[in-house]
Amino acid sequence: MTPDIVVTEGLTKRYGDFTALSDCSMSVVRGEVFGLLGPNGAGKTTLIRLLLGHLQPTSGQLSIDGIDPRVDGVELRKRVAYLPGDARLPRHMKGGAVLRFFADMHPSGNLDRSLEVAEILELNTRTRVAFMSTGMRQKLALAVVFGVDTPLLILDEPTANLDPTVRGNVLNLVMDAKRVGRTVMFSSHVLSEIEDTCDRVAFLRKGKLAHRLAMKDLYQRHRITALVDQAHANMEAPETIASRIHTTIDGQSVAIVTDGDLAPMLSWVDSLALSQVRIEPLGLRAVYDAVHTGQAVAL
Ligand SMILES: Nc1ncnc2c1ncn2[C@@H]1O[C@H](COP(=O)(O)OP(=O)(O)OP(=O)(O)O)[C@@H](O)[C@H]1O
Repeated sequence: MTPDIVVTEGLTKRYGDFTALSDCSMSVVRGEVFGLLGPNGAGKTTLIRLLLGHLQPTSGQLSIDGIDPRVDGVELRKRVAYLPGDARLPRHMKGGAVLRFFADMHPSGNLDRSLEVAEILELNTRTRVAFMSTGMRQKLALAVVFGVDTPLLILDEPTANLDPTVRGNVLNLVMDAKRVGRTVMFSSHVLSEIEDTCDRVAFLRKGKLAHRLAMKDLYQRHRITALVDQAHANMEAPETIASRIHTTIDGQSVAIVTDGDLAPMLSWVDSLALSQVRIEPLGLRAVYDAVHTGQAVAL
């Protein structure tokens, strides 16, 4: 078994003159939770649909658990459970019947598990799909997907249309899947969800893989903001930490972005004549905004 469950190499999708995904090379490691971020139209769904064989790439290579989706779609279905962004479910059926239908259809389907997930998500499975709200239909689709025992779960905006409590329950299901060794790849516009669950994140921008990030590295980054008390204060950092510090001064305000262990940096910060010092984790938001606006990510 290879360590990577998803591998793409130069994956490209064009629609006429328009390139929806350009030269995308990435991998998802077995057992991790992998986040896909990017503004509307960045190419996230295009990438996901290419991985599932729903779209044919214009060029490039891809493999899912060693399978090329273009070659063996049947085998691929055994390995991947997929939640589309716009799940279409049979409107005339009741929730419970939908769960039974999909559990019977999939080789790794498990009705009991689907019903359990429906209960966790507080879904009334006696309601007919046609009479369900958008959020209820999303819960039903999630109960279908989490009821299937595949090594890989690909979820396109799994928490869209859900209230905060249920969103939390969905994220718990993602972490449960990880705990039993499954791999989860999901797209979301909610940065806190990605921060809370993902091991690694890829940022797409205008069809290009703009940035990759391991969350454990992000946790090592902090932003220190303060006011400089002395005019023309010497803000030069000692050589031992200078390469892991990025300082910007705007009038009296100073912003220091740090990378790595904070402890040795604090004694330097303490030696500066600063007031109103605030230290906070850099957070995904800062990285997202930098990538979104096409800036280099500090450090
Ligand atoms: N069949 C198609 N023909 C032409 N262009 C398309 C087609 N499907 C998607 N696109 C374009 O490809 C780009 C990427 O779309 P995609 O759905 O992958 O974005 P996304 O990152 O998932 O966006 P969102 O966050 O809004 O769901 C968009 O500009 C979209 O208009």
